[in-house]
Amino acid sequence: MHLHIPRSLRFRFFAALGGLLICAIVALAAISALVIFPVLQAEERGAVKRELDRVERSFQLEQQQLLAQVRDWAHWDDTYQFVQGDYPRYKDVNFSQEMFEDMRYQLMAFFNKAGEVYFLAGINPTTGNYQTCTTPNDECAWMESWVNRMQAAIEEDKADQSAIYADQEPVMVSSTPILRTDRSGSPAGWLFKTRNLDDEWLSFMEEYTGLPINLSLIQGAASSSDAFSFSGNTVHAERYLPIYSPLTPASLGIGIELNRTSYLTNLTTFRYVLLWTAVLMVLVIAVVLLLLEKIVLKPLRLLTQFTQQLDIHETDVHKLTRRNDEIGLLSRAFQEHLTCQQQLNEELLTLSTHDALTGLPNRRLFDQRLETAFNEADATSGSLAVMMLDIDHFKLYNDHYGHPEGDVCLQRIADAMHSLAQTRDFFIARTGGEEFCALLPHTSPDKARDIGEQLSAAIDDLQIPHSTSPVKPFVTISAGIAMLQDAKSQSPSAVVSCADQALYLAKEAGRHQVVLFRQPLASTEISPHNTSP
Ligand SMILES: Nc1nc2c(ncn2[C@@H]2O[C@H](COP(=O)(O)OP(=O)(O)OP(=O)(O)O)[C@@H](O)[C@H]2O)c(=O)[nH]1
Repeated sequence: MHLHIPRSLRFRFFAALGGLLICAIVALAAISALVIFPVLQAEERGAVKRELDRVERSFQLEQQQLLAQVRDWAHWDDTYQFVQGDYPRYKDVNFSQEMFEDMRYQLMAFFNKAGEVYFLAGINPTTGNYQTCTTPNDECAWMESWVNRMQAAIEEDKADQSAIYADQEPVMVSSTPILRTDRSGSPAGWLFKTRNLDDEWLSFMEEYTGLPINLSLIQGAASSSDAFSFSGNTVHAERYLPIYSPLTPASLGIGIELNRTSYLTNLTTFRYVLLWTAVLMVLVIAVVLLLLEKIVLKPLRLLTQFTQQLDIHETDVHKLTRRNDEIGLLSRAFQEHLTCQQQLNEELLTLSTHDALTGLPNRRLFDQRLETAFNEADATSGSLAVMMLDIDHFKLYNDHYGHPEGDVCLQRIADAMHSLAQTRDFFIARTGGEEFCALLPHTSPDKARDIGEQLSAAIDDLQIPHSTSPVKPFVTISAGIAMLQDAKSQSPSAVVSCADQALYLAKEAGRHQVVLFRQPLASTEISPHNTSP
């Protein structure tokens, strides 16, 4: 099937600007997807990472504080003497449930320099009671797993640091060798303190950081990259810290949950900007199309109508030709060309329908008028007379006076006939060399004959000398008249033929007379001129 695609300028502009709009919107969408959205997301991740950093720093600060507290106790002569058995009242003086609760310690473990348990004190996580033991058995069995890890740390020479231990729950552990206050001498043992990372600690951290925090124990080594999960208006991020675990690697996940307000606000703002940009582009293109329509396309259409000479209002032509732009120039040039063309056409028309010598209508125009008059008379059953006129003995005139003088004679006769035609309102043409034809619509035979006689008299009045004419010493004419009804075949040429026959009779009858065609020819009526010699 052949598709018809309109090629008008309006269509082309519409297609081009529409295409441009689609390209621009696609480009905007691509820029959003490939550049702006990733930037917004990276910015959001960056903000979340900064929050994770802050939480991690708080966590490290807690660890440093616990380590400082451990060192404070471990580098004290009293403690030094205690682990060597020289200060039996040490535990009574320094330990109590209140102290553990105030300092949020869960367990304090003293080891001698052989790494054996010397003294244990802590808050039982199940009962909440303060307990002291010398071995992690019986009532202090809950301490056993922690003590084992601590002894492993001493063996691995990792007992002078802060770390995270985990069993069922994660705990923060700080440990250091026990030294004299002046740090002299060799360590008398090791001191470990643990702080439970329980709900109470979490709420303390949440209050401190202003963020909701949760902890999770994960099997396997700590991942170096943070984990993010986005759902609706919230983002959950997790950072992993290593757990000291001698047998299987494990890690502690510190998770925070943040509102995506900033990201979502940016996103909404950006979407608004995108939407309004698209709307603005559509508006701009619509305005461009409107302006194009008003400034270029409509005037071009008018100009096209003007050049095709279609139905165009005069004021529109005026508007076009008064413009100061290219369309105005083109319109003025065309108008000049058109005027020139119309003049030429008129001249051509006159030349093609008029006789050059006399200026009278020629046979072509006569035939056209005859056709029109015939049809009109036929349709209205009106009357129509056709008169043929011929100069008598014009050959003799030419022969005697010469052809140029014959031309002058023809012109004078034509002028006289034309004047009368105008006065009596009928049409006359020069249809042959010295032959003329008149069309007389709505004219009765009598009136036609009357006009024929007036024409003959008008030529007589010219008194153009014709010394060789056997009729008169001046130029005369003969006329034959036929009515529409006279023609048997009822056609224009048949009427002319009847008039010609009547003219023939006028000539035959001696010339200088008007003959009215009658059926049969024998009964033709001859005008009074006939009586004159
Ligand atoms: N000067 C001049 N003569 C013309 C022109 N056209 C035709 N004629 C002459 O008109 C003459 C017509 O002659 P004919 O047809 O024999 O008729 P006639 O001599 O008028 O005789 P009848 O018509 O019988 O009275 C010819 O001699 C033509 O040369 C013209 O334009 N100028």
